[in-house]
Amino acid sequence: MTAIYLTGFMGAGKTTIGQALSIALGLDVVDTDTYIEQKTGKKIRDIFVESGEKAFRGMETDALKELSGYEGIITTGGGIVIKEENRKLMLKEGTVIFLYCEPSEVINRLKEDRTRPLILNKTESDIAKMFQERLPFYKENTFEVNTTSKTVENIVNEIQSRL
Ligand SMILES: Nc1ncnc2c1ncn2[C@@H]1O[C@H](COP(=O)(O)OP(=O)(O)O)[C@@H](O)[C@H]1O
Ligand SMILES: O=C(O)C1=C[C@@H](OP(=O)(O)O)[C@@H](O)[C@H](O)C1
Ligand SMILES: [Mg+2]
Repeated sequence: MTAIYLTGFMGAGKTTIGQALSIALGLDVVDTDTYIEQKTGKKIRDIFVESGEKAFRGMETDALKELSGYEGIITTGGGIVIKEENRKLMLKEGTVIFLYCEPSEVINRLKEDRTRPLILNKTESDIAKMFQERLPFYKENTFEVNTTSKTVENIVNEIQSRL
């Protein structure tokens, strides 16, 4: 088999859906953020503070390359699609499922979150702008699933029926 990649904006549910899909399909799952945290021994937020976003983006590409040939589900960080190299690698290696979620719901889901450096101290309009800027990159996918106002169970069922 080839890998199943889950992409989408922060809060779209990639990590959560990946875990549930892994159980439903009986497949292994790996999250690129967790992979990077385990490899570096550092939290994502500390990597951003100590080394900056550019260094983190390099780590993401390294993670994708190291996971090449992975037989299971790979849940990605929301910014992985920024680099064309990453988008091409994912489409070449497997099935890329874009989890779409309305920015208003993303903002609501993440209003208490302090682990995502790129939305800390950002206004709702800043977050909506980042979402719109990234949308064309997310659109380079195998198929798209709208997660807005849907339960995890419904989303997993929809993915299963479309695979
Ligand atoms: N379908 C959903 N409905 C409601 N809340 C959700 C749903 N999917 C995820 N969440 C919640 O949204 C937050 C972000 O989910 P997460 O899986 O970490 O997203 P991502 O990995 O895309 O950033 C978590 O608190 C999670 O419990
Ligand atoms: O969108 C982004 O640039 C990021 C998303 C995060 O992952 P989630 O999409 O799982 O929140 C994490 O990789 C990092 O904070 C940067
Ligand atoms: Mg995640």
